[in-house]
Amino acid sequence: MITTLGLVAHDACKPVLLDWVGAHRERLSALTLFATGTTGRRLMEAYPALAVNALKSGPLGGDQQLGAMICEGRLDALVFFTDPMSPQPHDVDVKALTRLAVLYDIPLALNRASAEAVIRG
Ligand SMILES: O=C(CO)COP(=O)(O)O
Repeated sequence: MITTLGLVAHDACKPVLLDWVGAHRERLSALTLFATGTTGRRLMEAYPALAVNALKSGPLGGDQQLGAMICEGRLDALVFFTDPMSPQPHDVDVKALTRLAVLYDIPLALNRASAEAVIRG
C-alpha cells in the first residue's frame, strides 16, 4: 500500500507533472508527499491546499535525499518525470535515484502513462 510518494520532474516536464497532480489531487491529498525543491515549490504554488514536503532542489542534493528515503524504507513509490531530450548536470544523481528505486523494488513512474498506472494501482 502506498502512503508516502515522491514527486520529481525535470524542468521541461514540470508542466506535465503539475497537470497530473491536478488531475489526481484528491487522491494525492491522502498521501504524504515529498518533492525535490523546485518541483515542490511549483506544486505548492499551483495547489496551496496540497501538503508537499519540499526537499533540496534536485541538482543540490534533493535527488539524493529521496534516494536515502528509499534506502531507509521511508518512500513507498516515486513519480519522476525525467526529460529524455536534455542532458542534466546532475545526471549521476538522477541515475542513482532511479537505481535505488529499482533496487528496493518500489513503484517507479518515469512518465505520465506509468504514473497513471501507479495511482490507479
Ligand atoms: O532535477 C531534478 C531531479 O533530478 C528536479 O529538481 P527540482 O525539483 O529542484 O527542479
